[in-house]
Amino acid sequence: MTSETVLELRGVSRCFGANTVLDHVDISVKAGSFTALLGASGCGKSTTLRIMAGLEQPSAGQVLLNGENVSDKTAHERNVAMVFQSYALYPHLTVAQNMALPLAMRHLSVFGRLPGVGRLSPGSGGVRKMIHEKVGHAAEILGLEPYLDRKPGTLSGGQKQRVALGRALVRDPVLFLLDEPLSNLDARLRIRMRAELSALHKETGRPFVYVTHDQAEAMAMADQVVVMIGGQVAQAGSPRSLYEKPASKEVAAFIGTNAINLFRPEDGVMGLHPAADRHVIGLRPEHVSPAEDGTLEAWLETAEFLGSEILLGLRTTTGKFVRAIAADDYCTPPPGSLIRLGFTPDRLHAFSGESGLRVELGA
Ligand SMILES: Nc1ncnc2c1ncn2[C@@H]1O[C@H](COP(=O)(O)OP(=O)(O)OP(=O)(O)O)[C@@H](O)[C@H]1O
Repeated sequence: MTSETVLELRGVSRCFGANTVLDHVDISVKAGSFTALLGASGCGKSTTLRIMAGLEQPSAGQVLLNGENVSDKTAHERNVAMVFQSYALYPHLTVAQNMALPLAMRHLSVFGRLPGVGRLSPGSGGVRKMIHEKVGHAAEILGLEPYLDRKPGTLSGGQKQRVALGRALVRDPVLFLLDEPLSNLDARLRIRMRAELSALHKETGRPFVYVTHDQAEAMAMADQVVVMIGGQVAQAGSPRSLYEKPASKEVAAFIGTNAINLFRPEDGVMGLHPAADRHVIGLRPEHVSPAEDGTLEAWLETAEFLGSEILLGLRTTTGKFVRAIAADDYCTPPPGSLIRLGFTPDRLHAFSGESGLRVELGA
C-alpha cells in the first residue's frame, strides 16, 4: 500500500448463505482518483461499495482506510459519504434541510436539531452558522441556490440527484461512494451530469468510487476502471489500458461502445491472422471498415446511420456475424451486397480459446 492510497480492499470476500457474491476482491483507491466499479447486474458492485461504506461486513479480508483497518467500523465511524440511485431524500424537508441533515446529526443535540426550538439551545448558534455556510457553499457549487426552500417533490430528477450530492458534499468526507447515481435520469441529462460529476470531483479533490453498469459512463469519468465479473476483479486500469489491452475476452466484450467482434477458430473466418486457427481473435467494429483491398468478405445485412458514422452488420461467407464502422459519407450499398472489409492489424486482439485470457501474438 503506497502513502497515497486512501482506501484498500484486501482479499475481500462476501458470502450470503452458500452464495459467494465477492471472491477475494483487491481494490486500491488512490488519493484524488475517480474509480469506477463496472460490471453486469449481479456481479457484486453494490456489495463492494457497501463494504467500502461499512454498510456491509466482509466475510473475509480487510478494508483499510488511510492505512487503518476499518473492517469492523460502522459507516458512521468511517466518514465516507454514499450517494444512492434513489436519492434517498426526506420529502417533508426542504432542500436546505436535506443537505444540512448529516451535519446536524453529527454536531447538534436532538434538542438543537428541532426547528424553532433549536435556536434556544445553548451553544448551537455557532454550529448552525457553520452548517448554514457549508450548505450555502455546496448549493453554490451544485447550482442549487434557487431551490434551497423547495421540497424534493417539486424538483426534477437531475435536481434531486444534485441535492443528494450536496448532502454528501457538506460532510467533507474522506471518500465519496456513488451507487449508479445517474441511472434514473434520461440519456441527455446523464451526459450533462457526467461532466458535472467530473467537475465536482475536481472541486473536492477527494477520491470518488462510482458504481455503474454503463461502460461509457465509466470510461468518460474514471481514471481507474475496475471491471467486475462474477464477484471477482477481472481487470483494473485506466480506461485506455482496458480498451487497448483487455485482459480477457470477457473484459473486451464489456468495454467499447459497439460490441467487439470475437472470431473463434470454429467460425472459420479466413484472412484475419495466422493464429486465428487456435486463438479467439478480437476486432472492434471501429477497426473494421469497408476497403476495396480488404482481406475479409461479408454480405451486408444492416446499416445504422449514427450521424458521425454508419454501423454495418454483415455476415461472412462462413456465417459469422461481423460489425464494422463506415464513415458517415459511405455510400451504403443495398442489403445482400458482398463487401470487402479491411482492418487495422495492430488493433487485433487474441485470447486463449480455453481460458479466454489475453495472448500476446508478437510482431
Ligand atoms: N443482503 C443480501 N442477501 C442475499 N443476497 C444478496 C444480498 N445482497 C446482495 N445479494 C446478492 O449478491 C449478488 C450481487 O449483488 P450486488 O447488488 O452487489 O450486484 P450488482 O453488481 O450491484 O448488481 P446491480 O447492478 O443489479 O445492482 C446478487 O446475486 C444479489 O442477489
